[in-house]
Order: sequence, then structure tokens, then C-alpha cells
Amino acid sequence: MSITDKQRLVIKVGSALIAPTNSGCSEKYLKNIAQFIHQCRLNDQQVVLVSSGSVAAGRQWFNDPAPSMAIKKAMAAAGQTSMMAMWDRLINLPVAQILLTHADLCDRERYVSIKETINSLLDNGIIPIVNENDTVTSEELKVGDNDNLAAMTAAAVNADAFIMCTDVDGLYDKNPHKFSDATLLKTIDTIDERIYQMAGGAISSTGTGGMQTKIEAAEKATAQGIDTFIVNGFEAHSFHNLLEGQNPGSHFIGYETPMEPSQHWMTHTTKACGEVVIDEDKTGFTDSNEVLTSDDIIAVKGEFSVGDTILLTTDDGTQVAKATANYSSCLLNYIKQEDSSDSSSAIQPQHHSIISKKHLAVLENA
Ligand SMILES: Nc1ncnc2c1ncn2[C@@H]1O[C@H](COP(=O)(O)OP(=O)(O)O)[C@@H](O)[C@H]1O
Ligand SMILES: N[C@@H](CCC(=O)OP(=O)(O)O)C(=O)O
Repeated sequence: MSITDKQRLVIKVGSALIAPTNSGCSEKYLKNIAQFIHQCRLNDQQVVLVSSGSVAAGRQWFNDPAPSMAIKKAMAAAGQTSMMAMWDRLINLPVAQILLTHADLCDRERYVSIKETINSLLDNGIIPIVNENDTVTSEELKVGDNDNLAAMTAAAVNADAFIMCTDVDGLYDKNPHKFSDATLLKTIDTIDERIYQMAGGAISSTGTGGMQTKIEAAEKATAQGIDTFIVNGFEAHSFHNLLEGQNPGSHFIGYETPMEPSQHWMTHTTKACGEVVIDEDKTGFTDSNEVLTSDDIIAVKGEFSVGDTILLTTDDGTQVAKATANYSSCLLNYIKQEDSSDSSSAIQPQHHSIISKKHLAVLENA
């Protein structure tokens, strides 16, 4: 399976390629990637770039060997502009900056807006350059690593191929930086526990997540039918091989029957803010016209608002589905405590569905 016949590509570039010395922004490896992007555009392919490296690029201006989270945010703010300036100069095509948080991607309205903006940029020959908005994110609001952020972006824009450029040739059966006998896996058609066990974390101080987050990202992208590659961004031949239709690293084959996009968004992008434990006898509601009402609730856990994603579970902990809440946790708790015969409340979800079925995602372990 080659990338040459793919219309829309998402390319993710890791920090080590932007800052090979751990600090500042270097064009050394970015030149090859910029040329590759340029060539893809000449071949009439559309490209979205997801670039890490703002923290590493900004580190040069801070005399701080062990930066706190607050200082890292400041590094990201300072480094983002020099990283963007570098791409702007090297790609030599119009570029646009898109900074996202997980909260943006989890909100359906903002998600659709992000999709539309990226589509408009691509339609006008502009290269969107995406990064996490590290300066404004907190633990709860961030994706935390650009591999998963890039996979969510690839799903949002319906990419045909997703390429993660990193500092090793691809996924090995064990970390090649620790084991000299590690073997490269060229093609992966199923991502299972065995694959996750091979993947370790990052060793370098610039990288986030290591292979672990790359496998998570590959799982997300392939579930939407997107062919995914991990390639060595240090090597010019990786990009020559890709342009010749070859696989220079590891290729994760996209699902033949991809998930429907809105179900994919609910499953792989949104984060559940709370949990509603429902009656075991009601789990069949997912494939029927039946609605879930407050009578079916056993417990409400966590705090959520109308429109937030919630997890539906049964008493034994089985995850049934992810869905959009039609009522807040506060109201559901209140209703649950009230005698169901007491109809004093103006809004009573006894007869109305407590969740919206529009973006409902049935979970596999149900
Ligand atoms: N099984 C494995 N195969 C390849 N690399 C691995 C594996 N397990 C852990 N790694 C580590 O993952 C690193 C790449 O991830 P990371 O440092 O986060 O890069 P990036 O900045 O490109 O996201 C490699 O340098 C390697 O140390
Ligand atoms: N958003 C951060 C990068 C986070 C990240 O995932 O880094 P990496 O593992 O190098 O892709 C930054 O711009 O520094």
C-alpha cells in the first residue's frame, strides 16, 4: 500500500527533528520534510502538518535545566513562533497556524469548526500546521502528546494516510535504543496487546510518549481506515522511499471497514466527563428505538453538563457506550433522589432520553 495514490496526508513531526540538540530550532532535518511536503503538493496531494517542538525550540531562552510546567508553557509560547517561522521559510508555500486543546476537539461545535477551517485552508493550497496549545492547557484539557493529537486531526479531516516522522526507523519488537537485537516490524495489520507490549516510552528528554502514544495514534487512525506509517525523519531516504511508493518504516494497515466518523469521534476523540450506571436489562437500548430515562439509572458518577460526553456502564463495571448527556449530573442526581411519583420538578427526564443517540458509540467490551 503506497502513499502516492493517497489524496490527503497528515504528517506528524516529533521534537527531536526540530531540536536535535534538545534546544532551539534547527533546519537540519526539517529541510527534507519540507521538500517532501512540497513534492506532495506538486503531485496534487493535500498536506496537513502536525508539528511538535515548541517547548524544545523555546528552551534556548530559558536558563532552566529542570523547568516547571509553568515555565514549559512559557517555552512553548516563545518557541512556537520560531518553529512556525522555520516551517514558513522552508516549505515556501503559504502556511497557517492551528493551536488546539483536547477540549476543542471534544466539543462537537468546535470540532466541526476546526474541520471546516482545515478544509478551507487545504482547498486554497495553504498548509495547516497544527500543534497543541500548550500555553493554555491544563492536565484535564490537554491531549498531552502530538501523536494522538495528530491521529485525531487525521480523523477529523478524513485523511487517507498518516505519517509519523520520528527518531527511529519504526516500531521494533523492543526499544532499539536499549536492545541491539531489536527487530523492525514492517507491516502491522492488527494492533493488539502484543503490539502495545512491544512499545515503550520516550527515552529522550524532548520526546513525549515514545512508541506507546504512536501505537495509540495508529489505532485511532487505522480505525477510520487511514493507512498509518512510522518513519525515520533523520533519514532523507525515508522521504524518497515514500515518494516512490515504498514503505521505509512500519506500516499499520487501515481497517477495510472503517468506523462511521461520528462514532469514531465519540470513541477515539472525546473524553468522558462522568459516568451513568444503568440497569443491566437496559443495555439493549443501543440497537433499538428504546430511550434511556431516569428510571433506568442506578448511579450517577462525576460532574457533567448538558452536551458533555458520558460513559454508560452497568453495575459490574461493563462499559456499554459513550454518549452525549441531555441532562447535567446535578439534575440527574436530584431526580434520582426524588420519589419518581413526585412530579414537582419542571424538567423531569422520566419520559425523555437522558442521552442523545446522535453520536452514540457502542463500546467493544459491551
Ligand atoms: N518498540 C519500540 N520501537 C521503537 N522505538 C521505541 C520502542 N519503544 C520505545 N521506543 C522509543 O520511542 C522513541 C520515539 O518516541 P519519542 O521520543 O516520543 O519521539 P517523537 O518526539 O518523534 O514523538 C524512540 O526514540 C525510542 O527510544
Ligand atoms: N506540544 C509539544 C510537543 C508534545 C509532543 O508530543 O512531543 P513529541 O513526542 O516530540 O511529538 C511541543 O510543541 O513542544
